[in-house]
Amino acid sequence: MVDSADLAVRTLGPCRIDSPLAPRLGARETTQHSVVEEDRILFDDTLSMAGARGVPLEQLPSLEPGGPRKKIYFDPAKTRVGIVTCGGLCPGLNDVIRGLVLELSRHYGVRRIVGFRNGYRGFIPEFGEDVLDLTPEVVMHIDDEGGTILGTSRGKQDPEAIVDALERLNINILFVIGGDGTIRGAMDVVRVVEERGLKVAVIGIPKTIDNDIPYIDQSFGFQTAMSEATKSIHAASVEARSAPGGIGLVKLMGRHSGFIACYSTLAKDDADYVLIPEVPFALDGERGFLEHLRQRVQERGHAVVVVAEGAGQEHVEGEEPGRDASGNVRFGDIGRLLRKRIIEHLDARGVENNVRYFDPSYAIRSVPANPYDSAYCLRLAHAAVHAAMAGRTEVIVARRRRRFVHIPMGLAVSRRNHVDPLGDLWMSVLEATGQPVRFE
Ligand SMILES: Nc1ncnc2c1ncn2[C@@H]1O[C@H](COP(=O)(O)OP(=O)(O)OP(=O)(O)O)[C@@H](O)[C@H]1O
Ligand SMILES: O=P(O)(O)OC[C@H]1O[C@](O)(CO)[C@@H](O)[C@@H]1O
Ligand SMILES: [Mg+2]
Repeated sequence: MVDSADLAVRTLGPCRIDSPLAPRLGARETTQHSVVEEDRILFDDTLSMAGARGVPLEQLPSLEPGGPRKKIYFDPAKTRVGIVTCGGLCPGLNDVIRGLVLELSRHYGVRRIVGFRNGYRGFIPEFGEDVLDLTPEVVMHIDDEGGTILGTSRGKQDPEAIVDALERLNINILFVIGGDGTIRGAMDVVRVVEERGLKVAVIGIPKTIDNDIPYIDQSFGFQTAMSEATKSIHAASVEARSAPGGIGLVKLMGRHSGFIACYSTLAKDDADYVLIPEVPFALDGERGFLEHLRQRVQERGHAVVVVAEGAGQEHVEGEEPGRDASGNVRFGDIGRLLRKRIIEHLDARGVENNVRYFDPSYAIRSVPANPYDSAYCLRLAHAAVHAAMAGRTEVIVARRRRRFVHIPMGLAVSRRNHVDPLGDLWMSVLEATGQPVRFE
């Protein structure tokens, strides 16, 4: 259970400098729309969860609110900032970079901002990457494009060498935009920064199209990625309905978490099956997936199946999961296996079938952010700059239940966000598809 110690935010020191934003803050007070810096946001949001703690109100676990402070830690005139993007692509990376640069330069007056290229390897001299000077002019229109203007990479780098680069460039604030691996890498950087007695703030902006970072509302870019995925589901549905025994099969990203598969299915509401990593399924047998699909195709003439890439890995025989440069598992291809097994199963029973296989893969994450995600990215960037200028470190900025908050990095990587097989989302998917609770 998360407790107050897990939510404690680290700071580099007291804030003694008047923030250039202070005059704008006026007589702000906590409302439904904002939380003042002295206030706290309750972690538990039900009476039963809060009550089960058995402690007085002021001892309930609570989060530090994000947002501008009247006093800040860093003197903008003397502050130098670095930005890095790591891990897989996600819609909105450029929006976040742009938001950071514009907020830092226009509102705080920070003049020196550099981007490290190609993830953490951009800090390592052996790779020979230069740094990119980031000015408002450079970033102004980068949000029109998907990807990241800084480039990205996987693979662990030596935190000592990363901090050497921070020292060489006199960086006071490092923004890391990435997923769980990136945040773990950032925690290593914080450890070395501390060992050397440096005053460098390290702030994370969590990025994951898989939506697998816990304790936050949907991560930025997720909505765009899942909107893209709906296009393939729609195409699969059209194909399936246009052929006798038509079966549209769509494989979507989602290594350990099936959020993209679930939400894109709900958005189109014409899939008959969703298979996700969190819910194991039997393929064979009377109550297995293949037999259920056969019946559905015979009853309705067609079917649409959505599968997340990490689903049903126990069925992908003979393919040892590999590892990428960061140590993430590389799964066997459940989509191709399903296609083969569906055709074999229906052919063997004399059921006409026309399977159309869609694997939109990288196409859902390489697009520019939609307007909703762009606005969300900008607000996250603002929150990240406020946190950094106020000397917070080893935190990610995030929106949790509509409030912007600071979440310690340790908590953000303590577990993975999953679709709960007993939760409301999966229940909605079961209702939308009409598939059985289990294939067993
Ligand atoms: N356990 C770890 N400890 C330290 N650094 C790590 C660790 N795992 C990954 N990293 C660093 O973080 C970077 C990105 O990690 P990774 O490839 O796992 O992507 P990610 O940030 O988890 O994003 P996503 O999985 O959403 O694509 C790597 O280049 C590596 O330098
Ligand atoms: O091929 P890459 O770039 O390693 O990324 C693939 C993985 O990245 C993710 O998109 C997460 O960033 C996963 O859904 C997917 O398994
Ligand atoms: Mg990851």
